Amino acid sequence: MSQRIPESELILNADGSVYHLHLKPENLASFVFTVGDPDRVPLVSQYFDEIEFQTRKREFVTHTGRIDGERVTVMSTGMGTDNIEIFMTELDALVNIDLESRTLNPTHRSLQIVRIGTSGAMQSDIPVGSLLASSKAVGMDTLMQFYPTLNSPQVWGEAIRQKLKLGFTPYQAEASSNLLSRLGPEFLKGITLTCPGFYAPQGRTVKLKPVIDQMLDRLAAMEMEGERLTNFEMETAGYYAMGALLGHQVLSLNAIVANRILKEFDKEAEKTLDSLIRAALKLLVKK
Ligand SMILES: O=P(O)(O)O[C@H]1O[C@H](CO)[C@@H](O)[C@H]1O
Ligand SMILES: O=c1cc[nH]c(=O)[nH]1
Repeated sequence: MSQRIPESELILNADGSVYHLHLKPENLASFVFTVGDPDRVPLVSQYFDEIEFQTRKREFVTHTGRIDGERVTVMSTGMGTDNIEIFMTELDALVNIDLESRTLNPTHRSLQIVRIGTSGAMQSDIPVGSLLASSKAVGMDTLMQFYPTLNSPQVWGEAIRQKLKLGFTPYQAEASSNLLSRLGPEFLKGITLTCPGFYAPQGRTVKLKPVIDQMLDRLAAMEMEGERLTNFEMETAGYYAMGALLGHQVLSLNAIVANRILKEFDKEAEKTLDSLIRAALKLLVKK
């Protein structure tokens, strides 16, 4: 039997649920859709045939139900990779740790996790209203400084470090090839830059001037082996890295609501998001 995980390291609530997500193992389906905004959870679960379980703690709202007989969960995570670290760790604990004995289960269970999020394009030919799947992601945050080294290629991280003269090396992680291969033709594929903020970390100036000059244009011009960076958001690299380390299949889907080069915002962002939700639901195939 594996070592017992102490009460201070994996915290459970008085009812036995995991600390932040407030879920017990039976509340979670093997296929999980995620959204950033708690108010978007019902926009996904409106397409469920039934909702059997609902709960909320902090920004983590959960609805579990069924579509065409398939059990499915939708959860909100809030913004940023710090939340994704909590989310992925506790989700994994629900399926791979015996919460009674506090030991690892003898067999690993892999979840399928699909992010349905918003994003800003950094290329002029990716218009607002596009649906884009992140085939890989590069993390500009520090999360992976605290976890074991990823086995996947890290060429983009090193190239961005050199291009922007950063004092750290961004990390790179990949989407689940299985989930990616099941997408319909409505999706563009791209390389997503995950940033630890919305304004200066994505090259925006409101009042404060970002330290990195011309960040958007310098990133947009990068090209390696026929690939380029396509979009900014704030979670995908954290999902992919934690998914790789914990053994779960993850895919991040983006509704492009801003085009940073053209300086446009999608006037129909809600419609675009609904198209993304409906396209993402097609990934839930009958077993
Ligand atoms: O729409 P969501 O999924 O929240 O994603 C994007 O929107 C938020 C910023 O507005 C960040 O979380 C970013 O990643
Ligand atoms: O530009 C954008 C739009 C949505 N979300 C982001 O993080 N950036």
